[in-house]
Amino acid sequence: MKLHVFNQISEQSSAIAKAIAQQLSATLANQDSAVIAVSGGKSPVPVFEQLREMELPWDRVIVTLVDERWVPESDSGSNAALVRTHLLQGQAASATFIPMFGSEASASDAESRLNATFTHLGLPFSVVVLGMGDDGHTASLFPASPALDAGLANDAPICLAQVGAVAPTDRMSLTLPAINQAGKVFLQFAGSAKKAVFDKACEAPSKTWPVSFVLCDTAADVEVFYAE
Ligand SMILES: O=C1O[C@H](COP(=O)(O)O)[C@@H](O)[C@H](O)[C@H]1O
Repeated sequence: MKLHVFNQISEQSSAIAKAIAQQLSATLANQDSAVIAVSGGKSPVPVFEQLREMELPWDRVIVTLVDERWVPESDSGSNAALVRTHLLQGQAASATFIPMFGSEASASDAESRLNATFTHLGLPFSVVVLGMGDDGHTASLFPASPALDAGLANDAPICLAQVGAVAPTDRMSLTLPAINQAGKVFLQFAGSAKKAVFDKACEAPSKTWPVSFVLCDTAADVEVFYAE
């Protein structure tokens, strides 16, 4: 795991956007297409706004999500809406987007469709971009989730519903093995509260801080971008 430290969020965002573009470019030099899975929340917005202007063959890039709240895109909590608004613009408008939310009544009902779609795309994804909550969650792998063990299991499917993990909605999440086998895993966060969680999570894998299972996996290619 490599840690990059920045004084400003603008410097952090610009460094991650460049690192993502480099990884996509390297993948596309050897493959017809590259898959990037991105997170929601507030942190990725400045990264998306820089990344979308990078010179890449975006028509060969497939964008999907690391996780999603089980809400339609008209809901302010939709990660798909965030990606459409802030990433799939400018140069990146020609990328293909695979959202997680669909017509199913629940996240659990969508598992088979999404796992079939992701299996068809094929692992490993080229890039996975993670955030981290103050509670140590990453993707939608929350400490209190009843399906946390299933999401961390070595034989987990590519994605799993996380039901009852946090109010007010169920979630869909990539699982740990799908995340950790990516060509590159980028984790971004800012501020001293999250840094304290990160420091704890680096000590040993613990379900108290699910992000620890990414940070402590020595086989995963993880780069952390932290803004003070
Ligand atoms: O709920 C979520 O939060 C995390 C962290 O978001 P941030 O804005 O504090 O970075 C995010 O990584 C995840 O995708 C999202 O669903």
